[in-house]
Amino acid sequence: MEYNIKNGLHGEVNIPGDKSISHRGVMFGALANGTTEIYNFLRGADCLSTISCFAKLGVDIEATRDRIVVHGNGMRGLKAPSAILDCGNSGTTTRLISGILAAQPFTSTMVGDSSLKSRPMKRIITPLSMMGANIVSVLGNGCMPLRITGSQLHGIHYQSPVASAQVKSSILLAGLYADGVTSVTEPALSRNHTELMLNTFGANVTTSGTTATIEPAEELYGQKINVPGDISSAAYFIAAALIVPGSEVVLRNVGINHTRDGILTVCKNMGADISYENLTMKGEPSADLIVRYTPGLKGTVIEGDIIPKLIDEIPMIAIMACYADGTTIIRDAAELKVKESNRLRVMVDNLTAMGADIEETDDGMIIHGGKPLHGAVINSHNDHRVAMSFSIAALNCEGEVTITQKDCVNISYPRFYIDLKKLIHE
Ligand SMILES: O=C(O)C1=C[C@@H](OP(=O)(O)O)[C@@H](O)[C@H](O)C1
Ligand SMILES: C=C(OP(=O)(O)O)C(=O)O
Repeated sequence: MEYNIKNGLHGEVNIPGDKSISHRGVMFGALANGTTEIYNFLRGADCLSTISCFAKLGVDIEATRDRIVVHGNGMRGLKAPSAILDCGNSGTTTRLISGILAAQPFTSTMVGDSSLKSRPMKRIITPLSMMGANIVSVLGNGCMPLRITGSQLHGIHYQSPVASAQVKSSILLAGLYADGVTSVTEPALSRNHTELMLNTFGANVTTSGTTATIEPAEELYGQKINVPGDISSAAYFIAAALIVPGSEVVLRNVGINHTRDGILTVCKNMGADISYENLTMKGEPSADLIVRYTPGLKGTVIEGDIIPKLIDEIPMIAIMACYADGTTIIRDAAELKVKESNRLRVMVDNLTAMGADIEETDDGMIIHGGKPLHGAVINSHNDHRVAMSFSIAALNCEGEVTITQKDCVNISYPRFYIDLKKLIHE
Protein backbone atom coordinates (compact mmCIF):
# COMPACT_ATOMS: atom_id res chain seq x y z
CA MET A 1 0.00 0.00 0.00
CA GLU A 2 1.28 3.44 -0.97
CA TYR A 3 -0.99 6.32 -0.14
CA ASN A 4 -1.22 9.68 -1.79
CA ILE A 5 -2.49 11.99 0.92
CA LYS A 6 -2.34 15.65 0.04
CA ASN A 7 -4.26 17.39 2.80
CA GLY A 8 -4.25 14.89 5.62
CA LEU A 9 -7.08 12.72 6.92
CA HIS A 10 -10.52 14.28 7.27
CA GLY A 11 -13.99 13.13 8.27
CA GLU A 12 -15.73 11.05 10.88
CA VAL A 13 -15.66 7.41 11.90
CA ASN A 14 -18.31 5.62 13.95
CA ILE A 15 -15.95 3.46 15.94
CA PRO A 16 -17.15 -0.18 15.97
CA GLY A 17 -18.23 -1.80 19.22
CA ASP A 18 -15.79 -2.67 21.97
CA LYS A 19 -14.49 -6.23 21.60
CA SER A 20 -14.16 -6.92 25.34
CA ILE A 21 -17.67 -5.66 26.09
CA SER A 22 -19.19 -7.53 23.12
CA HIS A 23 -17.73 -10.86 24.32
CA ARG A 24 -19.04 -10.31 27.82
CA GLY A 25 -22.50 -9.34 26.61
CA VAL A 26 -22.91 -12.71 24.89
CA MET A 27 -21.43 -14.72 27.77
CA PHE A 28 -23.41 -13.09 30.56
CA GLY A 29 -26.54 -13.03 28.39
CA ALA A 30 -26.17 -16.80 27.88
CA LEU A 31 -26.13 -17.33 31.66
CA ALA A 32 -29.00 -14.95 32.36
CA ASN A 33 -32.73 -15.55 32.58
CA GLY A 34 -34.61 -13.83 29.78
CA THR A 35 -33.21 -12.10 26.73
CA THR A 36 -30.20 -9.82 26.38
CA GLU A 37 -30.14 -7.35 23.51
CA ILE A 38 -26.73 -6.10 22.44
CA TYR A 39 -26.53 -2.99 20.25
CA ASN A 40 -23.35 -1.98 18.39
CA PHE A 41 -22.02 -5.52 18.95
CA LEU A 42 -18.63 -6.03 17.32
CA ARG A 43 -19.11 -8.57 14.52
CA GLY A 44 -15.40 -9.35 14.37
CA ALA A 45 -14.10 -12.92 14.17
CA ASP A 46 -13.16 -13.04 17.88
CA CYS A 47 -16.66 -12.17 19.09
CA LEU A 48 -18.16 -14.52 16.51
CA SER A 49 -16.04 -17.29 18.09
CA THR A 50 -17.73 -16.52 21.41
CA ILE A 51 -21.16 -16.72 19.78
CA SER A 52 -20.30 -20.02 18.10
CA CYS A 53 -19.09 -21.55 21.41
CA PHE A 54 -22.30 -20.59 23.22
CA ALA A 55 -24.42 -21.83 20.34
CA LYS A 56 -22.72 -25.23 20.78
CA LEU A 57 -23.59 -25.01 24.48
CA GLY A 58 -27.26 -24.84 23.54
CA VAL A 59 -27.84 -21.08 23.65
CA ASP A 60 -30.11 -19.53 21.04
CA ILE A 61 -28.41 -16.39 19.69
CA GLU A 62 -30.03 -14.30 16.94
CA ALA A 63 -28.32 -11.69 14.81
CA THR A 64 -30.63 -9.00 13.44
CA ARG A 65 -29.59 -5.95 11.42
CA ASP A 66 -28.91 -3.72 14.42
CA ARG A 67 -28.45 -6.04 17.36
CA ILE A 68 -27.59 -9.45 18.75
CA VAL A 69 -30.30 -11.10 20.84
CA VAL A 70 -29.20 -13.76 23.32
CA HIS A 71 -31.98 -15.97 24.65
CA GLY A 72 -30.40 -16.87 27.98
CA ASN A 73 -30.44 -20.44 29.32
CA GLY A 74 -30.05 -19.35 32.94
CA MET A 75 -27.00 -20.05 35.10
CA ARG A 76 -27.65 -23.79 35.15
CA GLY A 77 -29.12 -24.25 31.71
CA LEU A 78 -26.08 -24.69 29.44
CA LYS A 79 -26.04 -28.03 27.59
CA ALA A 80 -23.12 -30.42 27.09
CA PRO A 81 -21.46 -29.10 23.91
CA SER A 82 -22.56 -30.62 20.64
CA ALA A 83 -18.96 -30.43 19.34
CA ILE A 84 -15.48 -29.25 20.30
CA LEU A 85 -15.51 -25.55 21.21
CA ASP A 86 -13.36 -23.65 18.73
CA CYS A 87 -12.14 -20.36 20.20
CA GLY A 88 -10.40 -19.37 16.96
CA ASN A 89 -7.85 -16.62 17.62
CA SER A 90 -9.48 -15.30 20.78
CA GLY A 91 -7.73 -15.39 24.15
CA THR A 92 -10.69 -13.62 25.75
CA THR A 93 -13.15 -16.32 24.60
CA THR A 94 -10.91 -19.11 25.89
CA ARG A 95 -10.06 -17.73 29.28
CA LEU A 96 -13.47 -16.33 30.21
CA ILE A 97 -15.45 -19.35 29.02
CA SER A 98 -13.12 -21.63 31.02
CA GLY A 99 -14.30 -20.01 34.25
CA ILE A 100 -17.90 -20.77 33.30
CA LEU A 101 -17.26 -24.33 32.05
CA ALA A 102 -15.38 -25.21 35.23
CA ALA A 103 -18.74 -25.23 37.05
CA GLN A 104 -20.99 -26.96 34.49
CA PRO A 105 -22.15 -30.59 34.92
CA PHE A 106 -20.44 -31.84 31.74
CA THR A 107 -17.10 -32.11 29.96
CA SER A 108 -15.99 -29.63 27.27
CA THR A 109 -12.94 -29.54 25.03
CA MET A 110 -11.63 -26.25 23.66
CA VAL A 111 -9.29 -25.69 20.74
CA GLY A 112 -7.89 -22.64 18.98
CA ASP A 113 -5.87 -21.57 15.94
CA SER A 114 -2.10 -21.86 15.76
CA SER A 115 -1.56 -18.52 17.54
CA LEU A 116 -4.00 -19.26 20.35
CA LYS A 117 -2.53 -22.76 20.78
CA SER A 118 0.79 -21.24 21.78
CA ARG A 119 -0.60 -18.77 24.33
CA PRO A 120 -0.24 -19.53 28.07
CA MET A 121 -3.25 -21.09 29.80
CA LYS A 122 -1.56 -22.04 33.11
CA ARG A 123 -2.54 -18.57 34.26
CA ILE A 124 -6.16 -19.77 34.41
CA ILE A 125 -5.52 -23.48 35.03
CA THR A 126 -3.76 -22.65 38.32
CA PRO A 127 -6.43 -20.48 39.99
CA LEU A 128 -9.38 -22.49 38.61
CA SER A 129 -7.76 -25.69 39.92
CA MET A 130 -7.36 -24.01 43.33
CA MET A 131 -11.13 -23.49 43.23
CA GLY A 132 -11.60 -27.23 42.68
CA ALA A 133 -11.91 -27.21 38.90
CA ASN A 134 -10.96 -30.18 36.79
CA ILE A 135 -9.14 -28.48 33.90
CA VAL A 136 -6.24 -29.93 31.95
CA SER A 137 -4.02 -28.96 29.09
CA VAL A 138 -4.52 -32.01 26.86
CA LEU A 139 -0.91 -31.95 25.58
CA GLY A 140 0.48 -31.25 29.05
CA ASN A 141 2.21 -28.08 27.85
CA GLY A 142 0.06 -25.53 29.68
CA CYS A 143 -1.59 -24.53 26.41
CA MET A 144 -4.68 -25.47 24.40
CA PRO A 145 -6.43 -27.81 23.78
CA LEU A 146 -8.04 -27.63 27.22
CA ARG A 147 -10.40 -30.23 28.63
CA ILE A 148 -12.69 -29.11 31.42
CA THR A 149 -15.02 -31.29 33.46
CA GLY A 150 -17.30 -29.26 35.68
CA SER A 151 -17.24 -29.62 39.45
CA GLN A 152 -18.42 -27.89 42.62
CA LEU A 153 -16.14 -24.89 43.09
CA HIS A 154 -14.89 -23.20 46.24
CA GLY A 155 -14.35 -19.51 46.86
CA ILE A 156 -10.68 -18.45 46.99
CA HIS A 157 -8.67 -15.33 47.36
CA TYR A 158 -6.23 -15.25 44.47
CA GLN A 159 -3.16 -13.08 44.22
CA SER A 160 -2.64 -12.92 40.49
CA PRO A 161 0.97 -12.67 39.29
CA VAL A 162 -0.22 -10.81 36.17
CA ALA A 163 -2.45 -7.80 35.62
CA SER A 164 -4.89 -9.53 33.28
CA ALA A 165 -8.59 -8.92 32.87
CA GLN A 166 -8.90 -12.33 31.25
CA VAL A 167 -7.48 -14.08 34.32
CA LYS A 168 -9.50 -11.91 36.69
CA SER A 169 -12.72 -12.45 34.71
CA SER A 170 -12.21 -16.21 34.46
CA ILE A 171 -11.94 -16.45 38.25
CA LEU A 172 -14.87 -14.09 38.88
CA LEU A 173 -17.10 -16.09 36.52
CA ALA A 174 -16.15 -19.32 38.32
CA GLY A 175 -16.86 -17.41 41.54
CA LEU A 176 -20.49 -16.98 40.48
CA TYR A 177 -20.83 -20.74 41.03
CA ALA A 178 -18.57 -21.15 44.09
CA ASP A 179 -19.70 -22.08 47.58
CA GLY A 180 -18.30 -18.87 49.06
CA VAL A 181 -16.89 -15.45 48.26
CA THR A 182 -14.11 -15.24 45.63
CA SER A 183 -11.66 -12.39 45.20
CA VAL A 184 -8.75 -11.58 42.91
CA THR A 185 -5.97 -9.11 43.59
CA GLU A 186 -3.84 -7.99 40.65
CA PRO A 187 -0.47 -6.23 40.60
CA ALA A 188 -2.11 -3.35 38.68
CA LEU A 189 -5.72 -2.70 37.79
CA SER A 190 -6.81 -4.30 34.49
CA ARG A 191 -9.95 -3.46 32.49
CA ASN A 192 -13.08 -3.71 34.67
CA HIS A 193 -15.81 -4.48 32.11
CA THR A 194 -16.64 -7.80 33.79
CA GLU A 195 -17.17 -6.16 37.17
CA LEU A 196 -19.34 -3.37 35.72
CA MET A 197 -21.45 -5.62 33.50
CA LEU A 198 -21.93 -8.49 35.98
CA ASN A 199 -23.37 -5.98 38.44
CA THR A 200 -25.90 -4.77 35.89
CA PHE A 201 -26.90 -8.45 35.36
CA GLY A 202 -27.66 -8.71 39.08
CA ALA A 203 -24.45 -10.23 40.49
CA ASN A 204 -22.70 -8.70 43.47
CA VAL A 205 -19.17 -7.63 42.52
CA THR A 206 -17.27 -5.08 44.57
CA THR A 207 -13.85 -3.55 44.01
CA SER A 208 -11.30 -2.04 46.32
CA GLY A 209 -8.03 -0.88 44.80
CA THR A 210 -6.80 -3.73 42.64
CA THR A 211 -9.02 -6.35 44.31
CA ALA A 212 -12.32 -7.49 42.82
CA THR A 213 -14.66 -9.62 44.94
CA ILE A 214 -17.71 -11.60 43.85
CA GLU A 215 -20.44 -13.37 45.78
CA PRO A 216 -21.97 -16.56 44.43
CA ALA A 217 -25.17 -15.86 42.50
CA GLU A 218 -28.40 -17.83 42.07
CA GLU A 219 -29.59 -16.02 38.96
CA LEU A 220 -28.59 -13.36 36.46
CA TYR A 221 -31.09 -11.24 34.53
CA GLY A 222 -31.02 -10.36 30.82
CA GLN A 223 -30.13 -6.75 29.96
CA LYS A 224 -30.11 -4.27 27.12
CA ILE A 225 -26.52 -3.33 26.36
CA ASN A 226 -25.27 -0.42 24.26
CA VAL A 227 -21.67 -1.24 23.44
CA PRO A 228 -19.45 1.86 23.16
CA GLY A 229 -16.87 2.09 20.39
CA ASP A 230 -13.61 0.26 21.02
CA ILE A 231 -10.82 2.64 22.08
CA SER A 232 -8.36 -0.01 20.87
CA SER A 233 -9.81 0.40 17.36
CA ALA A 234 -9.98 4.19 17.67
CA ALA A 235 -6.26 4.15 18.51
CA TYR A 236 -5.29 3.68 14.83
CA PHE A 237 -7.13 6.78 13.69
CA ILE A 238 -5.98 8.79 16.71
CA ALA A 239 -2.39 8.02 15.73
CA ALA A 240 -3.05 8.58 12.02
CA ALA A 241 -4.51 12.03 12.58
CA LEU A 242 -1.69 13.03 14.93
CA ILE A 243 1.11 12.07 12.53
CA VAL A 244 -0.27 12.95 9.08
CA PRO A 245 0.09 16.70 8.38
CA GLY A 246 -3.16 18.61 7.87
CA SER A 247 -5.42 15.99 9.49
CA GLU A 248 -8.51 16.54 11.59
CA VAL A 249 -10.82 13.61 12.35
CA VAL A 250 -13.84 13.02 14.56
CA LEU A 251 -14.09 9.60 16.18
CA ARG A 252 -17.64 8.98 17.38
CA ASN A 253 -18.74 7.11 20.48
CA VAL A 254 -15.34 5.99 21.80
CA GLY A 255 -15.38 4.09 25.11
CA ILE A 256 -13.20 5.97 27.61
CA ASN A 257 -13.52 3.72 30.67
CA HIS A 258 -10.66 4.77 32.99
CA THR A 259 -9.20 1.25 32.90
CA ARG A 260 -8.82 1.56 29.11
CA ASP A 261 -7.86 5.17 28.50
CA GLY A 262 -4.07 4.91 28.82
CA ILE A 263 -3.53 5.87 25.20
CA LEU A 264 -5.23 9.21 25.81
CA THR A 265 -2.90 9.89 28.76
CA VAL A 266 0.11 9.00 26.61
CA CYS A 267 -1.11 11.23 23.78
CA LYS A 268 -1.57 14.09 26.24
CA ASN A 269 1.96 13.56 27.59
CA MET A 270 3.28 13.63 24.02
CA GLY A 271 1.55 17.00 23.50
CA ALA A 272 -1.25 15.74 21.21
CA ASP A 273 -4.17 17.95 20.19
CA ILE A 274 -7.24 15.92 21.19
CA SER A 275 -10.52 17.35 22.44
CA TYR A 276 -13.71 15.68 23.66
CA GLU A 277 -17.40 16.23 22.91
CA ASN A 278 -20.65 14.50 23.88
CA LEU A 279 -19.24 12.95 27.03
CA THR A 280 -21.50 10.29 28.61
CA MET A 281 -20.36 9.09 32.00
CA LYS A 282 -23.17 6.62 32.82
CA GLY A 283 -22.20 2.92 32.91
CA GLU A 284 -19.39 2.50 30.38
CA PRO A 285 -18.34 6.12 29.67
CA SER A 286 -17.91 7.30 26.09
CA ALA A 287 -17.14 10.46 24.12
CA ASP A 288 -16.52 11.77 20.62
CA LEU A 289 -12.83 12.54 20.11
CA ILE A 290 -11.61 15.31 17.83
CA VAL A 291 -8.01 14.66 16.88
CA ARG A 292 -5.83 17.15 14.98
CA TYR A 293 -2.42 16.81 13.41
CA THR A 294 0.17 17.76 16.02
CA PRO A 295 3.66 18.70 14.82
CA GLY A 296 6.40 18.21 17.41
CA LEU A 297 4.99 15.28 19.39
CA LYS A 298 7.37 14.57 22.29
CA GLY A 299 8.84 11.24 23.35
CA THR A 300 7.62 9.91 26.70
CA VAL A 301 8.05 7.16 29.30
CA ILE A 302 5.29 4.54 29.55
CA GLU A 303 5.55 2.15 32.51
CA GLY A 304 3.90 0.75 35.64
CA ASP A 305 0.18 0.94 36.35
CA ILE A 306 -0.70 2.52 33.01
CA ILE A 307 0.45 -0.54 31.02
CA PRO A 308 -2.76 -2.62 31.43
CA LYS A 309 -4.78 0.46 30.44
CA LEU A 310 -3.15 0.55 26.99
CA ILE A 311 -1.84 -2.98 26.56
CA ASP A 312 -3.35 -3.53 23.09
CA GLU A 313 -2.37 -0.02 21.91
CA ILE A 314 1.38 -0.45 22.43
CA PRO A 315 2.05 -1.49 18.80
CA MET A 316 0.41 1.73 17.59
CA ILE A 317 2.10 3.81 20.28
CA ALA A 318 5.50 2.42 19.22
CA ILE A 319 4.89 3.76 15.72
CA MET A 320 3.72 7.15 17.03
CA ALA A 321 6.95 7.31 19.04
CA CYS A 322 8.92 7.01 15.78
CA TYR A 323 7.31 10.28 14.66
CA ALA A 324 7.95 12.06 17.98
CA ASP A 325 10.98 14.13 18.93
CA GLY A 326 13.23 12.47 21.50
CA THR A 327 13.17 9.08 23.13
CA THR A 328 10.19 6.98 24.17
CA ILE A 329 10.76 4.22 26.70
CA ILE A 330 8.18 1.47 27.24
CA ARG A 331 8.72 -0.74 30.31
CA ASP A 332 6.71 -3.38 32.25
CA ALA A 333 5.12 -4.62 29.03
CA ALA A 334 6.41 -8.24 28.93
CA GLU A 335 2.78 -9.37 28.51
CA LEU A 336 3.07 -8.29 24.89
CA LYS A 337 5.22 -11.37 24.25
CA VAL A 338 2.19 -13.65 24.81
CA LYS A 339 -0.43 -11.94 22.67
CA GLU A 340 -1.47 -13.05 19.16
CA SER A 341 2.22 -12.68 18.29
CA ASN A 342 5.26 -11.63 20.30
CA ARG A 343 4.34 -8.00 19.79
CA LEU A 344 7.61 -6.65 21.20
CA ARG A 345 9.73 -8.65 18.78
CA VAL A 346 7.39 -8.18 15.82
CA MET A 347 7.15 -4.40 16.26
CA VAL A 348 10.90 -4.01 16.69
CA ASP A 349 11.73 -6.21 13.67
CA ASN A 350 9.23 -4.51 11.37
CA LEU A 351 10.03 -0.96 12.48
CA THR A 352 13.73 -1.68 12.07
CA ALA A 353 12.95 -2.80 8.51
CA MET A 354 11.30 0.59 7.95
CA GLY A 355 14.41 2.42 9.18
CA ALA A 356 13.37 3.26 12.76
CA ASP A 357 15.87 3.59 15.58
CA ILE A 358 14.33 1.09 17.99
CA GLU A 359 15.57 -1.60 20.34
CA GLU A 360 13.83 -4.39 22.20
CA THR A 361 14.36 -4.72 25.96
CA ASP A 362 13.34 -7.51 28.37
CA ASP A 363 9.97 -5.93 29.03
CA GLY A 364 9.51 -3.22 26.44
CA MET A 365 11.16 -1.06 23.80
CA ILE A 366 13.31 2.04 23.48
CA ILE A 367 12.50 4.22 20.51
CA HIS A 368 14.57 7.20 19.37
CA GLY A 369 12.08 9.21 17.37
CA GLY A 370 12.63 11.48 14.40
CA LYS A 371 14.25 9.11 11.89
CA PRO A 372 12.13 9.11 8.71
CA LEU A 373 10.48 5.76 7.97
CA HIS A 374 10.61 4.12 4.55
CA GLY A 375 8.62 1.36 2.83
CA ALA A 376 9.25 -2.30 3.61
CA VAL A 377 7.59 -5.71 3.60
CA ILE A 378 5.90 -6.03 6.98
CA ASN A 379 5.36 -9.50 8.42
CA SER A 380 2.14 -9.13 10.40
CA HIS A 381 2.46 -12.66 11.81
CA ASN A 382 -1.30 -12.75 11.21
CA ASP A 383 -1.71 -10.38 14.18
CA HIS A 384 -4.55 -7.88 13.62
CA ARG A 385 -3.04 -5.15 15.78
CA VAL A 386 0.27 -5.36 13.92
CA ALA A 387 -1.45 -5.19 10.52
CA MET A 388 -3.53 -2.15 11.51
CA SER A 389 -0.60 -0.34 13.13
CA PHE A 390 1.56 -0.68 10.01
CA SER A 391 -1.31 0.42 7.77
CA ILE A 392 -1.07 3.69 9.67
CA ALA A 393 2.74 3.84 9.46
CA ALA A 394 2.29 3.44 5.67
CA LEU A 395 0.37 6.74 5.54
CA ASN A 396 3.41 8.79 6.35
CA CYS A 397 6.54 7.20 4.91
CA GLU A 398 8.52 7.24 1.68
CA GLY A 399 7.89 4.24 -0.55
CA GLU A 400 5.64 1.24 -0.44
CA VAL A 401 4.60 -0.80 2.57
CA THR A 402 3.40 -4.35 1.93
CA ILE A 403 1.71 -6.10 4.83
CA THR A 404 1.42 -9.90 4.89
CA GLN A 405 -1.94 -11.49 5.81
CA LYS A 406 -3.51 -8.05 5.97
CA ASP A 407 -7.04 -9.49 6.20
CA CYS A 408 -6.35 -10.52 9.79
CA VAL A 409 -7.90 -7.15 10.75
CA ASN A 410 -11.18 -9.14 10.62
CA ILE A 411 -10.40 -10.35 14.12
CA SER A 412 -11.25 -7.03 15.75
CA TYR A 413 -12.13 -4.51 13.01
CA PRO A 414 -13.59 -5.97 9.78
CA ARG A 415 -14.29 -2.49 8.28
CA PHE A 416 -10.84 -1.14 9.09
CA TYR A 417 -9.60 -0.56 5.53
CA ILE A 418 -12.97 0.86 4.45
CA ASP A 419 -13.02 3.37 7.33
CA LEU A 420 -9.39 4.31 6.72
CA LYS A 421 -10.00 4.93 3.01
CA LYS A 422 -12.97 7.15 3.86
CA LEU A 423 -10.73 9.40 5.96
CA ILE A 424 -8.15 9.60 3.18
CA HIS A 425 -10.64 10.61 0.50
CA GLU A 426 -12.95 12.96 2.43
O1 LIG B 1 -10.41 -9.10 29.01
C1 LIG B 1 -10.34 -8.71 27.83
O2 LIG B 1 -11.35 -8.52 27.12
C2 LIG B 1 -8.99 -8.44 27.27
C3 LIG B 1 -7.93 -8.33 28.12
C4 LIG B 1 -6.54 -8.10 27.67
O3 LIG B 1 -5.84 -9.32 27.77
P1 LIG B 1 -5.13 -9.81 29.15
O4 LIG B 1 -6.17 -9.94 30.17
O5 LIG B 1 -4.52 -11.15 28.81
O6 LIG B 1 -4.10 -8.78 29.46
C5 LIG B 1 -6.47 -7.61 26.24
O7 LIG B 1 -5.16 -7.71 25.77
C6 LIG B 1 -7.41 -8.36 25.34
O8 LIG B 1 -7.38 -7.80 24.05
C7 LIG B 1 -8.83 -8.28 25.82
C1 LIG C 1 -4.85 -9.66 22.82
C2 LIG C 1 -5.97 -9.49 22.14
O1 LIG C 1 -7.09 -10.31 22.20
P1 LIG C 1 -7.27 -11.75 22.83
O2 LIG C 1 -6.36 -11.88 24.02
O3 LIG C 1 -8.72 -11.84 23.20
O4 LIG C 1 -6.92 -12.74 21.76
C3 LIG C 1 -6.14 -8.29 21.27
O5 LIG C 1 -7.26 -8.11 20.76
O6 LIG C 1 -5.19 -7.53 21.04
